[in-house]
Amino acid sequence: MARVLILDDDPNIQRLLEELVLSMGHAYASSRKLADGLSMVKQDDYDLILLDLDFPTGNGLDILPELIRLPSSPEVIIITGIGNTTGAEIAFKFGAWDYIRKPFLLEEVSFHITRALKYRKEKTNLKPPVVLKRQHIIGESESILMCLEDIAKSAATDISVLITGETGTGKELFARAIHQNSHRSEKEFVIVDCGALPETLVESILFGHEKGAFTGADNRKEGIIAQADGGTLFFDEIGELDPMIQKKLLRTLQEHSLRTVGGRKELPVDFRLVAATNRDLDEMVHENTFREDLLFRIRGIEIRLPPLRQRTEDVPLIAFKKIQQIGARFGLETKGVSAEFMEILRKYDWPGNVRELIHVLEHSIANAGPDPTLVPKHLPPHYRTMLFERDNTDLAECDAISATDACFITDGKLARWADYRFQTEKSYLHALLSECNGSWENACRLSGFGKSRFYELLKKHNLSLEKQSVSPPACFASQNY
Ligand SMILES: Nc1ncnc2c1ncn2[C@@H]1O[C@H](COP(=O)(O)OP(=O)(O)OP(=O)(O)O)[C@@H](O)[C@H]1O
Repeated sequence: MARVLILDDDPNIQRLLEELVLSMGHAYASSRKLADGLSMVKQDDYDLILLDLDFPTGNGLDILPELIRLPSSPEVIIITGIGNTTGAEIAFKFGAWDYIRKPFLLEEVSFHITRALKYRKEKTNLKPPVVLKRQHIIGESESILMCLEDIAKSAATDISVLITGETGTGKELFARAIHQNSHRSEKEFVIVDCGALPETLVESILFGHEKGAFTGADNRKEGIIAQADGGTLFFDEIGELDPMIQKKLLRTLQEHSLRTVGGRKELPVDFRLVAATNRDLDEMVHENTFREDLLFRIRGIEIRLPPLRQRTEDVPLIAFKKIQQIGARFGLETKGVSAEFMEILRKYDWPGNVRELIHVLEHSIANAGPDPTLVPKHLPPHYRTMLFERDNTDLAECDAISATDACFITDGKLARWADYRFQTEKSYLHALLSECNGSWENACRLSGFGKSRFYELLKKHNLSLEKQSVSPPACFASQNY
C-alpha cells in the first residue's frame, strides 16, 4: 500500500481523487492549501503527490522543486486546469512524473498512478543510494544541485556523458566527479585535450602505433585511449576533433575495440567516455563539421553547466572557500571580506566564470599585502572601472524611467488606474528582462516573483526571456492595449 498526498483546492476534485486512491488500495492524505501541503510533506513521507497548480495563494510549480528534493523523493503528478506548454516544460524539467490536464478521465489518472508507483517500487528496491562525493564542487544554487543530481545519475551507469557550458564553468571538475563516483574510480581518469592535439600525430597519440608504422616509429606505443582501459576517458573540447578521427572514435565507441596505427587486429578496450565542449555541437552538425552519429553516441546524458552570472548566490560560497585555499597556498592568514567587495563580486557578469573569479581573488589577495580585509581597492582596476561604467548606464536608464513616472497625467488628464498599472508592470518587466541576462532564475531572484508568476506576466505582456533593451515606457493614458 502506498501513501498518496492529494493537493487540490477544488473540493469535488479532491474527493474524486481520494476515492480513486482508496479504490486502488492506497492510503491518502489531502489538503486544499499549498502551505499546509508543504508542512505535511515535511512531517510525513509520501510515495506520490497529486499536485494541482492553480491555488488562490500561489502556483503548485513554485513548491515543485522542494517536493522533488524531499528526502523521501516522492513522485509528483501534476493535475491541472491551467495546463500550458511552459508549465509542462517547467514541471518536467524539475522531474515531475506526468502532467495531466483537467477535465481528466479517472482511468487516465489511475494509469499514471500505477505506473509512477511501479517505477518507485523498482527504484526503492535498488541498492541504497551512496552519498555523492562532490569533489570540490562548490555551490548550493538550484541549477548546480540539479547538475549534481545528473552527476549521481551518470555515475551509477556506464553511459557516455556530454558536459556543456561556457569556459570556466567547471566541466573538467564535473567530469572528474563522475569518474570518482563511478565503479571505475579505482582506475585511471585520462584527459585528452582535443584542442591541443598536433594534427599529424593525433591518430597515433589517441590509438597508439605499431613499430615501423611510420618514419620515426621505432617502437610500439600504446595510445591514450588504451591507457583509460577500465577507467574514464575525458575528451575535453571534443568539438575540435578532426572529422577523420571522429569517425575512428565512433567505431571504437560502438565496437569497444581499437586498431592502432599500422596494426592489423582490433584490440578490446573498455572505458567510459565523458566529453566536454563550450561549442554548439548541434550547430556544428548542421554545418557538417561534427558527425551526427558521434554526437548521438556521446550525448547519452547531457549535463549543462550554468554560467556563474545565472547563479550569483553561489558567488560568496565559492569566494569564501577559495579565499581560504589561496591564503593557505600563499602561507597567509585567511583574509576577511568587506560587504562592498562581495557586492562587486556578486554584481559582475563573470564571462570567464569560476576560473575568472579565482584569478580575481588571487590578484586581490596579492594586492592586499598585509591588509587583513579585502576591500574594493584591492580588485584589479579594470573590474572596478567596468562596474563603475555599468552603474552609470544603469543610473541613466533609471533616470529615463523616472522621467516618465509622471505619465499618469496625459494631456492634463489623469490616466485610468488599470492602464497606468498595466504600463508600469510592462515597464518593470522590460527593465527586469534587460537585467536578468536571459535567465528566469535571475529574473525571479531580482524581482521576487515565483517562476510561474514570472512566466504568466511575460505571456500577459507578450514578452520573451530573450535579452532586450530597456525602452523608456511610453505615456499610456491614450493608448489601447
Ligand atoms: N563549482 C565550482 N566549485 C569550485 N571550483 C570550481 C567550480 N567550477 C569551476 N571551478 C574551478 O574553476 C576552474 C575552471 O574549472 P574547469 O577547468 O573545470 O572549467 P571548464 O569548464 O572545463 O573550462 P574550459 O572550458 O575553459 O576548459 C578550476 O580551477 C575549477 O576547480
